[in-house]
Amino acid sequence: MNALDLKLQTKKENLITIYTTAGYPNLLDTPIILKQLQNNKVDIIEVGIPYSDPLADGPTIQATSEKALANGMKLNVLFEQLKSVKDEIHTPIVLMGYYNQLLKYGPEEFLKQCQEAGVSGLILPDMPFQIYLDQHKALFEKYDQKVVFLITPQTSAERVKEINDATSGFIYVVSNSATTGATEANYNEEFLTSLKDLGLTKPYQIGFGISTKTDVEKAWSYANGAIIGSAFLRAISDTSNIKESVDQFINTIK
Ligand SMILES: O=P(O)(O)OC[C@@H](O)[C@@H](O)c1c[nH]c2ccccc12
Repeated sequence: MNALDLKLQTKKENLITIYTTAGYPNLLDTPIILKQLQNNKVDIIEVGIPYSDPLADGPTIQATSEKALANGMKLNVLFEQLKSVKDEIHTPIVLMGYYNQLLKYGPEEFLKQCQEAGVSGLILPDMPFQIYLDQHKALFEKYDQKVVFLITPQTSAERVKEINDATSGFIYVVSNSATTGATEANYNEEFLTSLKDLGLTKPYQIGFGISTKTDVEKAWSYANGAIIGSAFLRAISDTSNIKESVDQFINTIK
């Protein structure tokens, strides 16, 4: 069974998802980070594929992306690294990338590699929703890849409903900020409160700007889980002991 499916079926609240940029801080760190996040009982790991033009990303993620690219991270390297730890990692892994990365690699080959590397699903924030339905959905299913779409305070109620129906993983609720990486959570309370009335039937997690335990608990009060990216990356950016830094960060938010 798909690891993400299994997780979402067995744990319905207080989920923690950690985002990490592949190949950061050093090319070979990602497998170590995955194992350490798993040791710390993180529920879901979002692995970002570094990209030269990360539109939705704030300064922290952009800087990690640039460093990772300079380190030599690319899709084939990432797939090999993931394959090398596939038997040890049971924590669901969701790849986050941009639509063009899937297109350039070739959608079918990309999805096939994801499955072979033990990946459970994909977040491609700029993949057009209708194009997914018309052109890619069948291939996602063929290779057992769940799809995660984002909703923001600007998403219309009608589109939210369509996204809820099309989502096979969880729904990514953007807390408010325009890009990732804010140092303070800036929750749009009205929007987050309204989530309960939107009739969502799929699990949903809140991300963007979450960096403390208080933020996490607040996200949990509105949704099934919290997603943390930039704060985690800042915590592992300048360390001589990556495992210890992962442990320390998770301790601060749990
Ligand atoms: O960094 P933050 O503010 O903690 O937010 C998570 C976010 O970085 C991560 O989920 C992510 C990285 N790149 C993205 C692009 C779009 C949406 C989400 C993301």
